[in-house]
Amino acid sequence: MPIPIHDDDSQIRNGSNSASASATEHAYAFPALKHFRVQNIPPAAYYIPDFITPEEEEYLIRKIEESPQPKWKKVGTGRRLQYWGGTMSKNGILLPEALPAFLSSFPDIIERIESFLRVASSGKGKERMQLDINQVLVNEYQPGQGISPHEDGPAFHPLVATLSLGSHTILDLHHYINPTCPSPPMIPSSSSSTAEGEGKTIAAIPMAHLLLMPRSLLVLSSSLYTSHLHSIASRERDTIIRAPSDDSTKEEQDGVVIWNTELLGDPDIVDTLSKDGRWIGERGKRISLTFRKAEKVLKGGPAGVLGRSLGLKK
Ligand SMILES: O=C(O)CCC(=O)C(=O)O
Ligand SMILES: [Fe+2]
Repeated sequence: MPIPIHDDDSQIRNGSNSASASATEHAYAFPALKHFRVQNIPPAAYYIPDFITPEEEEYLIRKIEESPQPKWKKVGTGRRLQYWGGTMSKNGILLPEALPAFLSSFPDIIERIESFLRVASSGKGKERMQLDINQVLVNEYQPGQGISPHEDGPAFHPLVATLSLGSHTILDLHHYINPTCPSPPMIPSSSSSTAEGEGKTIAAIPMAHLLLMPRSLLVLSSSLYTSHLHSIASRERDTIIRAPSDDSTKEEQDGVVIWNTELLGDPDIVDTLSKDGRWIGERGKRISLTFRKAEKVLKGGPAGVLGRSLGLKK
């Protein structure tokens, strides 16, 4: 699997030294997670370019697009969603379903993500990251579509991995501010989809922007998951600038500065940015897959659901 960032410690990890490594882990070698960490933002975001091959990308797009019509749910702005692995009950419990082969066995994306997190986070005295993915949320965005600032919420383990397919986008990260303190412009968080966000105030200017290229994996964890929000602006094209404008409120008109330039592994964008001071990318159709772990799972699967609807105890 191509992970182009060279591990300058020459400590490519493949799990083979570890007694707890699974058999499949031996198939992959990953540089240490620190090489993928987005610097200067709260802990923690990791950006991994080219996590899958173009062939795998094409195959995944085809399998997702081929899904039967009822699998798709439309949301307000026209964006479409699919849930794999089951849906969440109103009280935040996963009603589990089997994951499809195109996610669990060929290509083995789920095992690759689990293996990456375990292996890349391993090291002396470090606690290995573990995700135990049990749900995959698919979002399909046409150019011009986005998602408003939100938290994914406490029903999920605060470690999620998002794979981008088909087109780039820019993910904006936001923080809450204390409305009683004088501070920069703010927006009330009525757009937040979670109860936790309600009544809090979101800084109007995003804290950071991350360019997500097709085939990349973005991992969000810790406080970036638990106490920040994320969004995607509804735009047809993105302009990235090398340096911030003098007037930060004008940033959205001029273009945005991204925080993961060094991690992109894309010499064309880096060259264009340093030569012209800006890079403009037309958005195409983008599909994102968010791999996550619902903390509470209904025992007994669909039988459990049936049991509950019949008033039986789980
Ligand atoms: O498309 C993305 O990268 C993010 C999707 C997302 O934040 C969500 O569905 O909760
Ligand atoms: Fe989200």
